[in-house]
Amino acid sequence: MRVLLKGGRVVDPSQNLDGTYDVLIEGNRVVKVEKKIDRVEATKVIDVSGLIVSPGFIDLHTHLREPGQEWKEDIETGSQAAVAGGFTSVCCMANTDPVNDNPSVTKYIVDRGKEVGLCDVFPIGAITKGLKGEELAEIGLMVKAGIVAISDDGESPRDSRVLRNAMDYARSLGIPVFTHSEDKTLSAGGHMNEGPLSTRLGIPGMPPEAEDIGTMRDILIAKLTGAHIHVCHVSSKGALKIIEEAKGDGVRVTCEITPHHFTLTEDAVEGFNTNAKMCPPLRTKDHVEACRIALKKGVADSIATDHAPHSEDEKLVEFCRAPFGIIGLQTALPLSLNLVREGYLTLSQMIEKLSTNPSRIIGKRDIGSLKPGSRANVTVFDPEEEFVLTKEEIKSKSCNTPFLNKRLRGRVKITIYNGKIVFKDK
Ligand SMILES: NC(=O)N[C@@H](CC(=O)O)C(=O)O
Ligand SMILES: [Zn+2]
Ligand SMILES: [Zn+2]
Repeated sequence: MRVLLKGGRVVDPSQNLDGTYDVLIEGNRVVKVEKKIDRVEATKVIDVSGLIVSPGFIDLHTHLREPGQEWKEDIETGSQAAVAGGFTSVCCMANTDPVNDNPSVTKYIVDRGKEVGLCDVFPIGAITKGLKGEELAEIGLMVKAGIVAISDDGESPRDSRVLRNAMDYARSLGIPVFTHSEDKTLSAGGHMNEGPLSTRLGIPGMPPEAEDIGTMRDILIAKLTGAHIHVCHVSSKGALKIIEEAKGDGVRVTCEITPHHFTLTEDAVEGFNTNAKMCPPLRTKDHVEACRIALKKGVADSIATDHAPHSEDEKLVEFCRAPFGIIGLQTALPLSLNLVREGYLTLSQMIEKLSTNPSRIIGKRDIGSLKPGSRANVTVFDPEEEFVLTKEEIKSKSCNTPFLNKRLRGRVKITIYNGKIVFKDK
């Protein structure tokens, strides 16, 4: 089967491409990208004129909840949400039940991801057993079983020595350490950003400094060990400043920002909206602006969703009893396009953050690009089409998002994974 995508605007930062091109796919590989490829070369021609053609998006931060919390999400529904959002690869966090801290859980996730077959499911292994921060997980064996990084996401090892040992291992194994950088002793008991709003609402706060301190410590340990640290869901001005400085000093640090942190302020919490509760929390305008500028300047390498499904029942409780987290796979593209419309990013830079850079961060060379020979993972989208994010639209098992029933602009039309159409908008 030879599929020809005809007449789209191909934007591929990995080869500095932005213009009208045809893309020919054979089997699971891209064969060529040229100004004009004859229809006779293909067995199937798809007219994509007026649409953007991009390398498939790669989410560095997804919670798929399987094994163990399948009422929130499972690998199949999470994969469906991913491809509906234009993601052809997701890296899934280890805070499942049981925790992905040993090769048998890793193997289960890898096998189940392949069985579903809609997108790459790349597991992230835990740093410590049970995410307890005490004993190191079976990192070497998990690497053999297919993890692409280690992280105790949700938690952050309190013991710096433990983190140091993990970073030593990660460095020798050639994988990055994804940190949820937070001084949990400072943010303890908090449920939203700390400030005048948290005081008025009577909700205990989490100061941005908890994130700043965590980021500083984690980066210093990365510097000490020479490990590659990838700081997850950065939300504070201070943390971004620390990351920028560390990059200048040559520390191997990359980071991600979530669409919600560059879009929303803590005001979304008003009315005790538990669908605006996540960790780190939504912050004030100056922090949101700092996130946007960091993406623009390249201090922030990637946009990741931190897709964190929780059921309606779990979120339908008093604010302080609700779990942290919101879904994000199907809102990432329209929210990222807002940064393009507002002049923070070019389309090419946006795709760099959603595909090119993530592929480099996890060291996967055959994705994140439409160069001939790359895997045929392609996202085709209409940057202008508007839609309302109704429950029917949402492929995830959970609907915990502050964007529910909101109008969004920018829609995925076709997602191709390994040369096969895995999502097509009606
Ligand atoms: N982001 C969240 O608010 N929640 C995540 C954990 C995490 O990413 O820290 C979850 O697993 O629900
Ligand atoms: Zn986290
Ligand atoms: Zn997370």
